[in-house]
Amino acid sequence: MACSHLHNQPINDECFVCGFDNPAGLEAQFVERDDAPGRVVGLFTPKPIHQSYPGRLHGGVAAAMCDETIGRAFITDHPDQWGVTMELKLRYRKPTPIGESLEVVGVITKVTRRTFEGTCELRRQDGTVCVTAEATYMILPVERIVGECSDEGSYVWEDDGRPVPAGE
Ligand SMILES: CCCCCCCCCCCCCC(=O)SCCNC(=O)CCNC(=O)[C@H](O)C(C)(C)COP(=O)(O)OP(=O)(O)OC[C@H]1O[C@@H](n2cnc3c(N)ncnc32)[C@H](O)[C@@H]1OP(=O)(O)O
Repeated sequence: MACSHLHNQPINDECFVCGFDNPAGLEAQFVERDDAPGRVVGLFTPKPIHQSYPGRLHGGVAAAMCDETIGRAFITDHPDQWGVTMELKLRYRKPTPIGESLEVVGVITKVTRRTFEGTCELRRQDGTVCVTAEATYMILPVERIVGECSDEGSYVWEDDGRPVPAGE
């Protein structure tokens, strides 16, 4: 039987989707396999604070999860280049419940010199596809992505890829 390895991806502690220091966040985890570049699986369980109508995941929150999952599918094969979202299109096919463990499977469909595109499916445990999405990203150096929006000064990089303000 062929062996493969699972890898957890880097996180930003305060990120709404992946951070564990964001009290309102999704605390999603992302797993890639070394035999499946360009593909990532995001796992999360929406909390009551993430709902819109009672018991139903807010569509904007689902969009954030889909956006990040596709963006992370790219870094499986390009660890030093990240993307910023240029365009995100979603179809809300079925209601997405709160309190159930859900998965989002993202794949990269096209890479050019400056951009990449991908798709994802947000699925329930029984396989129901609740949301599908497609998105386009601009490839940018990590330093530019962090530097453009930070007034905290320069960042340094932890071994696991997390940006932390220089001097901490
Ligand atoms: C450690 C932490 C863990 C993290 C792990 C990794 C996670 C990864 C997952 C993360 C996932 C979450 C990710 C997030 O949440 S990223 C957050 C959401 N996205 C953004 O903040 C991106 C904001 N936009 C920009 O920064 C710039 O627009 C970019 C960089 C994209 C281009 O700026 P740049 O300075 O390079 O180019 P330009 O401004 O001279 O324009 C050039 C041409 O392009 C056209 N144009 C520009 N924009 C768009 C557009 N949007 N759609 C269509 N066209 C567009 C423009 O009209 C012009 O065309 P023309 O007039 O020449 O014909």
